[in-house]
Amino acid sequence: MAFPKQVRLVEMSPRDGLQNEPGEVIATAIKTGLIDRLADCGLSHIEAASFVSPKWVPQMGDAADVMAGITRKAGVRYSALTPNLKGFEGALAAKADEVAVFGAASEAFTQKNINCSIAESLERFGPVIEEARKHGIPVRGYVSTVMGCPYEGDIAPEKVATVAKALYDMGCHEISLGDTIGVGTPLKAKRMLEAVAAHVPMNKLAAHFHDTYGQALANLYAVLEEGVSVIDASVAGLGGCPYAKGASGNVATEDVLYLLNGLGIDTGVDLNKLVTTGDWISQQLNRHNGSKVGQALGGLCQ
Ligand SMILES: CC(C)(COP(=O)([O-])OP(=O)([O-])OC[C@H]1O[C@@H](n2cnc3c(N)ncnc32)[C@H](O)[C@@H]1OP(=O)([O-])[O-])[C@@H](O)C(=O)NCCC(=O)NCCSC(=O)C[C@@](C)(O)CC(=O)[O-]
Repeated sequence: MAFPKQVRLVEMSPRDGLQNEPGEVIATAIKTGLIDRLADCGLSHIEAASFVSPKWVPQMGDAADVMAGITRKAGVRYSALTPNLKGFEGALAAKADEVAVFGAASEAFTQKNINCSIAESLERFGPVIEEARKHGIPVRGYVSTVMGCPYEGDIAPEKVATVAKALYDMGCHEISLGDTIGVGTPLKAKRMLEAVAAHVPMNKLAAHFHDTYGQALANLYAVLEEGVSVIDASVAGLGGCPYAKGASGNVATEDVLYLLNGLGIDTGVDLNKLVTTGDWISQQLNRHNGSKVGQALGGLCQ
């Protein structure tokens, strides 16, 4: 299969990137500043906030203020995580353009992350998807631990396919496949994708790979070859997962963009502005810039 001509990058840094940041809760103004800068880079889909329990994820406790504080740019989709109806009500009031439910292919991870079984999680998502449909809000579905679980180890591709199919059949318009702890390798990524694509159309699938073992770009190349055309990434490689010990951030958006530019795949995103944004947020958080491309070009792109 040939590479796609265009890829939609879904920017994760304001949510997946910041949810696990240790120390003080990050100021709302830094979050909104990041989101506005990302929109200015040409990113058309930004996961801006998460309407989850602040007791579980304190960094996302200001989700409503973040959504109210951003300067919305025409053509940009600002999405938010919503684990249940309470979260959906918050996202609706905050005028999220899209919401996302998040499950996993591992029972143990589902328990740790959202305090229920896989079957219970799907029951919980039903009313969220139903309410979203009534309000004309598209719902994205995440499946975590698609190539390995911090508690259960290897995950069979069929388990991933079962949860992905359930979410798609329930009405999620897109299914994002999360290698939560970044343990995948290219052949494993292809096998997992093949299993899922037997039940969910390829153009409805997104790759959401973390870079813990430095395999994310190789894995992305593998799934691009299979026809995936939506990629989740996080500027400066920000992130981790609060319920997945040792998980590093999503693959850095700058690194993915450099790869896609080299393959002649169009994204509409400006690399120089993205590098500048990665530098900016790394400085704000007093954090090492996790993007290789950011490190190579940082300071040259002002
Ligand atoms: C799902 C729950 C809420 C269940 O948590 P629970 O304790 O089972 O829920 P509950 O219904 O019993 O409620 C407990 C308390 O939370 C409140 N509550 C309940 N719901 C909400 C809400 N939506 N917003 C705000 N507050 C809420 C509720 O009102 C109550 O408050 P209290 O009466 O104790 O004061 C909890 O487990 C939770 O919030 N988990 C979130 C975990 C999370 O955010 N994880 C990270 C995101 S997933 C991820 O990063 C992976 C991904 C997507 O990126 C893909 C990948 O990389 O693999």
